[in-house]
Amino acid sequence: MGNTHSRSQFAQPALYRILDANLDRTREGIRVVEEWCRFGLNNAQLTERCKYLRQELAKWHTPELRAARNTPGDLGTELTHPQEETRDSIEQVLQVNFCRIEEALRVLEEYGKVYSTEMAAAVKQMRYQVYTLESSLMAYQRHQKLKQASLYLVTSPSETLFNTIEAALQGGLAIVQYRDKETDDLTRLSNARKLQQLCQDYGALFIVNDRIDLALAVDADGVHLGQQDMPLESARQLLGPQRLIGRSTTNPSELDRAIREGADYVGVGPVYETPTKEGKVAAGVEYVQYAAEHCPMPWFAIGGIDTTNVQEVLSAGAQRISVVRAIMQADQPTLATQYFLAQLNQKQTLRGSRKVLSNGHPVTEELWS
Ligand SMILES: Cc1ncc(COP(=O)(O)OP(=O)(O)O)c(N)n1
Ligand SMILES: Cc1ncsc1CCOP(=O)(O)O
Ligand SMILES: [Mg+2]
Repeated sequence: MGNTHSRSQFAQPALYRILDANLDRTREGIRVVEEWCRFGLNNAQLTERCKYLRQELAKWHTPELRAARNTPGDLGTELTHPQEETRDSIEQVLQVNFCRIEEALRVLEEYGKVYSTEMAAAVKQMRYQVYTLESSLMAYQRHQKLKQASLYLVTSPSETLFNTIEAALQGGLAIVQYRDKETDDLTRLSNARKLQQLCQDYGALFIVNDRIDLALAVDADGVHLGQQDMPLESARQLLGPQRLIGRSTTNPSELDRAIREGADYVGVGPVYETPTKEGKVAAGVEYVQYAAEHCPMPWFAIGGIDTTNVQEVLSAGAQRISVVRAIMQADQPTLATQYFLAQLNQKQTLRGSRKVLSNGHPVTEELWS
């Protein structure tokens, strides 16, 4: 390397071994992430970004460094931690590997300063590129899950909160929103943490109602904001681009604004009057029809929806619904969830053959994707 410095005979082999081991570690970690981007997400852009990073790194992995390898004499190959032997989910595999890549890049940067300042500078840039890749990947995963979700449960305070949510998750629920206007912040924080973990275990999205601080504190997937809550622009600044922001809308002009402001999804309703939002005027199925014709991103019909009227909401054009009481107060939340999902899936299957709207325009959400 160009600007190598004089080193003691003792230090040089160790330095080369550290660099060799961490170049390997980084490339292996990137490969793990790359395989998911390629085979799991089928995403050419993310796959290319991983491949580019691996190739950039390979340029620094010179024969000189490889020659220093001494695997039989490396104590580290024997050391494993029980936590390394199991992973709960793909998300965890990705998280662990991003950590590994970022750590190894930091080691390369620090020891690289002794070996080659160009190398240290290059791996520093790569570390920032990996942070960006991690954010993009997380954002992509969240948007994919959102697009695939058709049933969204908004919680209400309940003695059996966790059992009810877990039962609904077992029924196939894909999004949970923690909504609690009654308790203190300590309880909210503790509930939100438990729900976040539960959702992660089941691969579901976890959203916090109203509170950006709480969403950030528990590493939620996003936040849901009403018309009286934080403006979207400020929320985006606080949450960053990788988390989801949902907005409530009750009429076409609120919907148009939410689209312009870049909400990731919207609530459409209340479709019917509901005791869950006492005194709120119903927007009616006409507004559901309007959303079906005009909303380019995922939207959830909400408000007073239950097993008796869900068909009417679907007939008005909804492909996704959100409920509180119909699951929170169900005797069997798993069955209630499965019932709604079956109705929604049946609708999706029927819709498969109809690629244009009644006005002749293509289905808007397909244009969005
Ligand atoms: C999915 C979804 N849609 C609408 C709402 C209502 O939000 P908001 O208008 O802020 O009212 P509160 O829920 O805060 O009382 C929602 N929470 N979720
Ligand atoms: C939070 C919210 N926003 C619009 S309607 C509603 C409550 C829906 O509750 P339910 O499903 O019990 O009618
Ligand atoms: Mg609100």
